[in-house]
Amino acid sequence: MSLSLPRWAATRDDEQTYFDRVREIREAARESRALAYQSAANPKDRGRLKANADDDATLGAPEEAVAFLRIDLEDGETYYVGEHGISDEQRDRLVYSWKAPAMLRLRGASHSDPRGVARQRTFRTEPVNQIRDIDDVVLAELARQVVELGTSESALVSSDEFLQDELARTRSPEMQTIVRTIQAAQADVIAAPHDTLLVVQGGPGTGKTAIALHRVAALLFGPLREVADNEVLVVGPNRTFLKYISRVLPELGEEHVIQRDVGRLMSTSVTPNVVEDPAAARLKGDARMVEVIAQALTDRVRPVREDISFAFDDVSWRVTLSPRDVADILESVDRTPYTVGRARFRELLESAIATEARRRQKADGHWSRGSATPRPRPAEVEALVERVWPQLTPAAFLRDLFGSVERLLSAAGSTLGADEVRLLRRQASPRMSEQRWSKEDLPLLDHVTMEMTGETETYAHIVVDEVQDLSPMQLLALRRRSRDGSMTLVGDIAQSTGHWARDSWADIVELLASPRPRQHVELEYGYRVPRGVMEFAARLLPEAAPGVSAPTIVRDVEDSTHLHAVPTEDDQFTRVVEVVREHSSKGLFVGVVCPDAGRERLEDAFRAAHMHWQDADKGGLASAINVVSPGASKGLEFDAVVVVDPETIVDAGPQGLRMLYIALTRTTAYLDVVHVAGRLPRLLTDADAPAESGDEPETAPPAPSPNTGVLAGAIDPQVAGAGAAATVEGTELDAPRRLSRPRSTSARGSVRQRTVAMNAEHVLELLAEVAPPHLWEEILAEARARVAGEEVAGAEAQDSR
Ligand SMILES: Nc1ncnc2c1ncn2[C@@H]1O[C@H](COP(=O)(O)OP(=O)(O)OP(=O)(O)O)[C@@H](O)[C@H]1O
Repeated sequence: MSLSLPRWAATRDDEQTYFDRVREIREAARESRALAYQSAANPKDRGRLKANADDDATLGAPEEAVAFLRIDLEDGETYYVGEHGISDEQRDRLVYSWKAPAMLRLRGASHSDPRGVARQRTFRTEPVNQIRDIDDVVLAELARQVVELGTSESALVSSDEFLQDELARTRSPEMQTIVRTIQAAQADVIAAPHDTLLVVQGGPGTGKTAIALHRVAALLFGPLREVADNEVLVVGPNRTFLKYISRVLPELGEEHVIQRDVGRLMSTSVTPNVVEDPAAARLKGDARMVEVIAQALTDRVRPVREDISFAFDDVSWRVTLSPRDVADILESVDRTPYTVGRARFRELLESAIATEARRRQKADGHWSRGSATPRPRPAEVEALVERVWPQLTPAAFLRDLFGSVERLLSAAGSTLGADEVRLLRRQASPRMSEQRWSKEDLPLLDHVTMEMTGETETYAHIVVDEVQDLSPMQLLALRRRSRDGSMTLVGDIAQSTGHWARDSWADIVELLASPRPRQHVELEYGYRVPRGVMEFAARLLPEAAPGVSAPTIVRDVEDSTHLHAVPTEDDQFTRVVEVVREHSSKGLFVGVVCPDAGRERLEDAFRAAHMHWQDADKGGLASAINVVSPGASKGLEFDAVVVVDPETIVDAGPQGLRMLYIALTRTTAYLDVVHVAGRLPRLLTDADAPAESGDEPETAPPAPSPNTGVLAGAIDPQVAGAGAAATVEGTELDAPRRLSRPRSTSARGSVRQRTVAMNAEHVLELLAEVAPPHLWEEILAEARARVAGEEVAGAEAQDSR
């Protein structure tokens, strides 16, 4: 007999009776599955059934409440929604999984778009399966409030007590799931069609990361149920972030989804060990590198200039191939993928040698049908293959390319200018293990690997978080991993920093070149950052990201923002220690965002105060105190955030204001800004700034009020150009008085001319490093004489042979 559903007017007791009965059914199912293995006919079946019963996450844990939501439709239908679906023996659904597409669609209902939903009843429960509270939202009633009382949408969200309780909980080093309090607009994003290029834009704390991860679970439950978990890829900006989000998907039942940080998309033996110059870093992320690499690979295949002969073990004659013969073979082979082309070249070469050998046998009259063709010595064939089409690892190829001006210039062709070629040059280390690599080399290696092997792992769906910062080369690495262009991209243009900081989504979407329909969603409500903190941080937006507005905040925390103006730099660190100590003594999860310049002194101050902290830049978060650089704080959140020396954060790079905006918006409750008096960024100082707890209150012109417009597509191009305009400083030589200034190499002229010009520049650079300018002329004359002497000696040696 199937279980009857409580009526619309069900009381808490009625609901509890239903909860109890459903739990009994669930636990009976669990028991019968566990017992099934004991009665299995043979040990093999028993083992399999036991493993299944142990692994069976579809029932959830025994202590889990059976449901957290009830949805009543206007037509009288009722659905219970829980973390896991539950059915009775007749397979009648008693509770639906939150992941079911139909349930997500109903959760997307609102007073303005009811979708047939009359009421949503939320249950607050306590262990085990006991209903503590019920909260009813009747959509028609909400509509009435909005129309008749003029209640705003954000006031409706703010009045959701269950949500507010969730948002007020203290945070931990691991992100939590939000299944019970998913909001209507979020539900629609989670359930959006999988076969699209979905772009989710939203300000800090709007739930982008949470939604993206819940979407993965929902897709694997619904439209992608035929797809294995490990065919879905989640990409985040760095290791710490990955660790921070790592528990969410397993908790949602998806253990095997691949989660990678963007630097480790591919498995490589290369570990970045140098920091790239900003201009070189930007260049290495440029999509033009695709052409450069393609040309450089083509350049590695070299025709021969002389006849090549091959010996055989069992005959005395040799077979000779002319340069034309070798060129003909090369012409008939595709250069990419490189290693495939190499194998094909060898095959055709062997076949050409065999043809010649047979011709020779025939000419000598030694050939008859069925006689074996002599085989050339493998070492000789290999030597030619290696000479024409060298076998290379991607790392060796890239090292050789960056290590040779000639190779670089030839590969650059008209794609890169001479100054850009200079940026790419890097001394090749004789041993691969000593080669210097930067993180910008990784996408290049990834691309080279693809060009060489033609193979890469692909995924049915890719989710990319903080996508706004990725370089074109990183985006291309993602594109080739996408099986059919289905992707979910989440990010915030106002938080776009780094070498490829941008002001619109246009180039990201263009580079990903997805054939799937594109959908763009903007999230409006901010769930993390308290109102006072966001109002303070938003003062930066008019200059940090003109046209972008702050999210609409749905929570308040009293006395959330404090400015600490201290007299000297040293006092800054003393004050940070005090503030951090106070927060951590209350059990709060604290993040200290400190510019690199102050890092050492901050750590000294912590050490002197015998305080323990975790370096979040190195891949982990501690439950108490964490120190993090502004860049690495992206995506993270803490109960209390202490921002040290904001002015230095702003001054540290072209997107300093955005960096500071990111740093200020990491808190769920308290923000403390510690700075030397008079050194607070102009935009943050305001007549009605939050209380200063320093000795020297600041006076500064009032900042513009926070921008309250909606996100505009176009943003000041000057901001866009900030990253693009980065140039290398200090590479110009001081011109020696008696030598003309080195001519800058131009993109014109033959590769030889350009190689000479560029090497001349390097010689001059070297001279500038090792000798005073008045000696240069003499040194060069001496060098020239020595080269001439060696040439003469070499020629004499040749003659005497
Ligand atoms: N519906 C919700 N219920 C409960 N908590 C939520 C909800 N939506 C978002 N949150 C919480 O708000 C916080 C911010 O979410 P999240 O980190 O996903 O935001 P974000 O948009 O990725 O932020 P940022 O751009 O700063 O990285 C998280 O603690 C998240 O759990």
